[in-house]
Amino acid sequence: MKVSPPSKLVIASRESRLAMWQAEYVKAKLSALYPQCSIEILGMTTKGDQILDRTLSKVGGKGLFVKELEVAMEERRADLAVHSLKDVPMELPEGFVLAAFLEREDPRDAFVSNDFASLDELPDGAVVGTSSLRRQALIAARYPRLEIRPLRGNLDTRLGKLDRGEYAAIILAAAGLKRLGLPQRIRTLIEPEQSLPAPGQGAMAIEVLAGRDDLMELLAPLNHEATAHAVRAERMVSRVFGGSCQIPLAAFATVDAQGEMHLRAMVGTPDGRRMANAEVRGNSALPENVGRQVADALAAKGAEEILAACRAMDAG
Ligand SMILES: NCc1[nH]cc(CCC(=O)O)c1CC(=O)O
Repeated sequence: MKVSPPSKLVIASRESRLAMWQAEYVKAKLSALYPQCSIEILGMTTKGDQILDRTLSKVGGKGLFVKELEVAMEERRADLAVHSLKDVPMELPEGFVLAAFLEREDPRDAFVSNDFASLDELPDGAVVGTSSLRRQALIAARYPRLEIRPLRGNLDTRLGKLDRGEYAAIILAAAGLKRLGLPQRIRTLIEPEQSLPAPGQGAMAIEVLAGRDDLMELLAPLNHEATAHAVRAERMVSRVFGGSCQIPLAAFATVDAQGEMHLRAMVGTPDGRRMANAEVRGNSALPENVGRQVADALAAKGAEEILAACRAMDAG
């Protein structure tokens, strides 16, 4: 079956500069595929954008970045929503699906600073900004001499705080900086061996209402298969361990030309004192299986105990 594109499609997006860049990117791809179709972007503010004074994991987690966009789709004010996959909850609300995963940008974390070239060069007690529990745990484990402080807000807000001297350095996803034309802000790219990325980092996803088979078909050409397989495996690891952003968890998969997947994952305590790492190679066509295998390997290395320790810290 071949559906013909509608005369108009509306993309729901958050209004941050990165979100808008991503929505424009999808709009350009769709315009090239379907030149007769007029494509609009509906920008909106989400709770996640508004609440800047509290750590997200404490006020409701990732869903706060996507809810308003989903309501727009339910009310048929929008047809699709473009997200940074990293911000999409592991379990979507009933009635929504991810229709396509776009080819991943650089998945690495970036060290950003005006005065220092790398984490190694920071002096004792230097303040590093990040609100990601994963980055916090990884830095605390390797650099106990550094002080980590929370850093929220969109990319421009975070860079502004760095420039005003509130931090000696901050850690950001390389993908966002590259997309916004700010690659010169990256002082050092941190390799996965040092800072294993978050599930989905660097990838964009398109969400639609589950019944919209027409859109599934129209969006299929935007799906990048190797990315889709990698992120499905990564997200499975997170799902097994509760799917929230309240635990330091990393999962990063690559797929080689032969279709073999290499998935690495980590869970730890926020203070970085306890960590479990595991890696598995498997068939990229069965990403959820590879994800479960890594989760099993993490469990065998004491992941459950680590998670229990995290929960105890959270409660305290
Ligand atoms: N949590 C916020 C967020 N969601 C996606 C990105 C960057 C782009 C991406 O990973 O696709 C960022 C900023 C960051 O982590 O520095």
